[in-house]
Amino acid sequence: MAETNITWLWLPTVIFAHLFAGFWLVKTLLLNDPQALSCLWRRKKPVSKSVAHARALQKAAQAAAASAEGVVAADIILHVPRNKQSAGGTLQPDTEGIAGDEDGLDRAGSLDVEGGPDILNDALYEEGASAKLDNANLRIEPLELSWQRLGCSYRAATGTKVVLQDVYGRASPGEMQALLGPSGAGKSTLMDILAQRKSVGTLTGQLLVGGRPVTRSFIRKTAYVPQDDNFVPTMTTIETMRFYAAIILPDSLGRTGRLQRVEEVLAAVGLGTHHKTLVGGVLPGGLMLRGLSGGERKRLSIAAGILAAPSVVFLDEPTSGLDSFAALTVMGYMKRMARCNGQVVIASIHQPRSAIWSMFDSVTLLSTGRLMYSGPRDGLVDWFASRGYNYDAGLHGVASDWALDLVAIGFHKPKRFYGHTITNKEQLFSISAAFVARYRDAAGIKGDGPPAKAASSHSLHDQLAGIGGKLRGAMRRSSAGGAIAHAHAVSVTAPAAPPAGARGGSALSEADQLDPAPAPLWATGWWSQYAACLGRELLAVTRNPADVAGRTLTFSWVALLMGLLYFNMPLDASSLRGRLNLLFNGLVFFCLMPYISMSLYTADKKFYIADASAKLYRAHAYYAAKVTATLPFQVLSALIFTFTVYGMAGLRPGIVHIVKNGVVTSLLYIIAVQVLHCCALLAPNQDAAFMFSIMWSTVQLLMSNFFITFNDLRFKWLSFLRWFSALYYAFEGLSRVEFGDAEFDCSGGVDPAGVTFLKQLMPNSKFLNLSAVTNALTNPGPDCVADTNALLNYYQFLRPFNRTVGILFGYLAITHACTYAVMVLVARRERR
Ligand SMILES: Nc1ncnc2c1ncn2[C@@H]1O[C@H](COP(=O)(O)OP(=O)(O)OP(=O)(O)O)[C@@H](O)[C@H]1O
Repeated sequence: MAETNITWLWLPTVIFAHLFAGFWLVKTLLLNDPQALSCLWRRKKPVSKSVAHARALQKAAQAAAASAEGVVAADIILHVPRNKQSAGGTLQPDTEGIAGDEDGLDRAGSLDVEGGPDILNDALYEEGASAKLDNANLRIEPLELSWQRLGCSYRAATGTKVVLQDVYGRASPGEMQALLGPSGAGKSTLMDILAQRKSVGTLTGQLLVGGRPVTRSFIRKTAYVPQDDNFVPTMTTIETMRFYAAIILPDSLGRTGRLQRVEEVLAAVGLGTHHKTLVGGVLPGGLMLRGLSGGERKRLSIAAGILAAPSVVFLDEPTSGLDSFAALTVMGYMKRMARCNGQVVIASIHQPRSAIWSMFDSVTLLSTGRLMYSGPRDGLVDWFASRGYNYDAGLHGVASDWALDLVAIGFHKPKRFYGHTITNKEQLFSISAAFVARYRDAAGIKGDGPPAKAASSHSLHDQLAGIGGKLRGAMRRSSAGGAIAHAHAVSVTAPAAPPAGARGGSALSEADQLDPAPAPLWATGWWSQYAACLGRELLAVTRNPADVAGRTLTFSWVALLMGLLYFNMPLDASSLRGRLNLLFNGLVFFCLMPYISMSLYTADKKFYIADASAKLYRAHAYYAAKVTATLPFQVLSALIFTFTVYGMAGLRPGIVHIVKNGVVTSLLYIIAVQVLHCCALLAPNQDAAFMFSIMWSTVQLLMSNFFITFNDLRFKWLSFLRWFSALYYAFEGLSRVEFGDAEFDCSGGVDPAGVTFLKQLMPNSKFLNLSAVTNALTNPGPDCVADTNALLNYYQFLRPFNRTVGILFGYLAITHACTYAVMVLVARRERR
């Protein structure tokens, strides 16, 4: 064993680990607070009172300018009478009239400020030019949607649970439609079906786009803005938008075109001055990162949603979490966007304030999965009036609130306030059936199939609006009848119907064949998606202090502790037990270490499922990017640990041995990470993920051949479990590196304490107590050389090293295949 001493190896490794972790920590710190380190090199000079005052004034002026810019950019133009435009044409927000909006409700329950909703809508339309898509590279295809007999049911323990039944409706280009209903009414379910993002449950009915059955490419023309966003908290606003741009904007736009579009959209939603602000939020692991406010995040969600200029925008509770004025701003922008560009906006909404209610052109009202009304906003009150349920603006407030109360059952409703109201399911179902019959009649739908000749959007709306005997002219002006919508109106033709009751999936493939010019399923190629996902993953892992930096430090510190415990073992037979224990302990650490990142794996699952629902990118592009982004850091952490311990403890010298040791430990660590990642994907929650992982870890430990050798097993057949123990193969590999064909000096003999122990253990032994035996054990002579192959034989570690490494690579490949398959399957199952 005359090889160079390698004890020094640990020092540069530890220094490197700390510099590396420190670099990422400081980078994150500076991103969070660019001034964080300024105190290190700049001592604060005392500031005179006058200078402080001047600075405060300057700051206030800058803040005012920024907020004015934001306000204009966000087009806060609601309630702005035309005469309030400034000379320069910029709009001065006028919040008068917003307060106290419960007054002045008209019979339709809309805001009646300076002329009511019509003036408001006109103001929105005419003065909101900046919402118009002005990008030559993007074209919005106006789409006419209609849906018939939509239904959804789930198989539950108690039988089939129907959550949506016989839902009809339509939406035209330029229309903003509200999805209303009490909690659990089926709004999200309906929106998911319309957005083609529903993949669980048994789905029935059909969605027609431009009069034809929906095709797979429809999803590319839509955007779905979920209630809870799915942003990486460690990315800035601009980085987030660039990620989406790289994925959803066509390659043909080029880099400059994409960036230009990102700027456009950020300015439009009032985030033009927040490029470098972190999105923020709770990081996996619980750390809170400061960033955008709730309202700003919502606007970022909308910006990401409208980035690719979709024909249809679905908004799931867009105003939840927003203060009342921010809600008004956001909805105002959506309204103008719809009308300027002929886009369809469908938003599920809870209790809209009257100003927001008046922005909607049409409404779909659901209750316990049944359709209570679908048609122009103004027709809602009239429809229920025709059934004997009367709305009193003075008493009931906004019509939407009244309608929601009306269709909510299971609660006591004071007669004094509600008068004649719906109180039970039978009443609810009967009104729903009456409405559906009326709708089918108006739309010319016969039997279970599609309409023989579908009515045009306007005539249908007119008929529905006229149900109560009063048709509001506003519909023509404010809804799909907007000038642009008219210009883009899509003729509705008899659709080629899929078999009644077919699941969306099977109907789609048929419809796809009929699609004259199907849009590609993905906006961008594999490499663009891979590169975008890689960039996002790298930002996510390097900027989360609990990830790369935290893990590097943990590996380094545990290695230091382990190295101190086994520091500089002698290169002779007396260290054999210590070496074996050290190898095993190190491997156990690699199996357990991935547990600290469990929250990251469960967060990944959430991200992927949300992205998969939106069909943002190909699963394999994402998976490849994820592996590429995380693998180098995992290997680095494993090597930092290995080299530190290797050097400090003085394991077998020689570069080949060190490298072989590093290969085995890295492989085991990557396998363990992969298995835990797979468990996190497979398990319904983090607790279950821990349970699955612990089962795996237990098999690793018990079947490692260390605590009990396979020869000692009472039930030999159980030894097949070793095939599942990557730890066993890694232990075999390391043992062969450390002890294979090695010669350890044993001239020092067996540890005297060990001999004493043996004698006490076997007090009646004739031979142990012979002085010659004791002498032979404690003093075997200067030529004594321990043949460590005996140790390998004892553990039956007989496989050549390369074969062991091959098995570990195979194990890793299988875990990757399982993780990928589980990821895809679970995302399919756990999607909405
Ligand atoms: N996977 C599922 N399995 C069984 N039932 C489900 C499933 N998903 C949703 N539901 C049920 O479907 C019904 C409608 O749910 P949905 O989320 O569409 O209602 P919602 O109107 O959006 O409610 P909220 O306003 O509270 O979000 C609810 O009763 C819900 O419990």
